Amino acid sequence: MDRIWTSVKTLLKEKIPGHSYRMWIEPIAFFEKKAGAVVLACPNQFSKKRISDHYGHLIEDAFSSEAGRAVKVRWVVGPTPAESVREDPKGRQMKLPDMDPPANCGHLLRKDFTFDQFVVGKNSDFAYSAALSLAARNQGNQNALYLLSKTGMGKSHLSQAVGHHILDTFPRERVYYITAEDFMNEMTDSYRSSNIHGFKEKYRQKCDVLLLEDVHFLSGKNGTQEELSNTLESLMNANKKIIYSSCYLPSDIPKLNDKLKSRLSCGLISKIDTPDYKTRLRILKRTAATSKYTISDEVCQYLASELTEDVRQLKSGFIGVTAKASLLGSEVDLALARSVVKNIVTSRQGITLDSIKRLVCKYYNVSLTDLTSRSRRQAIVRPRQVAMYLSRQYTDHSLQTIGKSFNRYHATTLHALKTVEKGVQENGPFQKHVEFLSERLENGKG
Ligand SMILES: Nc1ncnc2c1ncn2[C@@H]1O[C@H](COP(=O)(O)OP(=O)(O)OP(=O)(O)O)[C@@H](O)[C@H]1O
Repeated sequence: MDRIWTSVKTLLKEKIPGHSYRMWIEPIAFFEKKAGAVVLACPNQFSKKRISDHYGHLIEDAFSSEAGRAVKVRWVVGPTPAESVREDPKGRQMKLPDMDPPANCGHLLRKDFTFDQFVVGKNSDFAYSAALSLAARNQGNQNALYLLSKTGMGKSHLSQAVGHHILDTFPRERVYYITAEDFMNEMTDSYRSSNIHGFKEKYRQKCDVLLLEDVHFLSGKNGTQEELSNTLESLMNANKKIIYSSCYLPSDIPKLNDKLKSRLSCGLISKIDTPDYKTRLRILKRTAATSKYTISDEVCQYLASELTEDVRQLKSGFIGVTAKASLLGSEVDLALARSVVKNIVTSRQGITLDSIKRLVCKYYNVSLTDLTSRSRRQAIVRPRQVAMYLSRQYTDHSLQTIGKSFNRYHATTLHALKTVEKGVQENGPFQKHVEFLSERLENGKG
């Protein structure tokens, strides 16, 4: 059953944004199978409620699809996967002292996200060396590092590796690992509970190493940007270590204030590129060696040549083939690998008019009603045009259908497409917005 759970998690990873996956799904453990239902364990009451409310149906569907029959899922609070999180010898976790862990406190580091588990290739050697050098506190080294890559390429892995390394070498250091979204939520909660003072003190004075993920999430979140800029300034003045990760350069993140842009740009920017075939093959072989699963060279070579998008996809392929073989009680052969690869590749093609509209509304901070209204306000017209443009790029719908779904005539749709196309060619902010949104769509991130 553990293997089915592993492949259910692989499916969920494709459907849920990375930070939400890490926050909510990763800590869940398979508990038992009882009275025909699968029982899953969550770390605490809060996460149990949150996960069952928000992800319960999705998880049941994924189980049912893996098992080939309807599966009911029940939830308990209980032991979570010990191997997936770092266990400190003294029982210390990556939380700052004197704080009751709130619902959205820092994450635990993943045990396997260490330097020695990271396969270095030409695509990542600079980022790897920069991360290692920062962790090892080499003289003259920068205190801040900005890890840049598209999704699933190892930013979290490297930034957590820094956390592990520092805790191993300097066990008294206070290492805090958090996503930008959690930072914002925690800040909002602190305002609500009149504890903003405690929040500021926690990040500005009680943190030695800040690992901050997915900073592009703060696009358009003005209040949080202001608070984060001040936090970063305090940390930098105190010579603390900071690692950011993002899919975009600071200068390419839309609606980011200049102050924060400049703080983020102070970090040494290290890009991780797509690994080449040889590196992909080495990653697969390392994964196989660690999981003690043997797959033939032929299957490894096939996966490495087909799953070229990113490392997460590559690893999903590996987990997929081993899980399917174990479910069917068969060998991992090429035919089985082909069926798994086909599923992985097609699951990325679920972009619809609705998902485009939702994404655009979220990033331009407009409502769905506004987007499809008759409003001619520039603040609405621009997102509407971008949404129409993306709909044309990413779906097979005709201009008429796209126009109709925005309550517009075919001619207006055509005009919108031309306007955006022109903006994109002119390399202005339009282009940045379109690129930003396109990447999120392609990576299945809402
Ligand atoms: N060079 C590598 N060697 C071994 N494993 C890797 C490497 N790069 C990435 N991985 C693995 O790929 C998976 C995805 O990596 P990770 O979560 O770090 O990506 P990410 O860039 O942070 O993605 P996102 O932007 O979606 O958060 C992880 O299982 C990680 O261990």
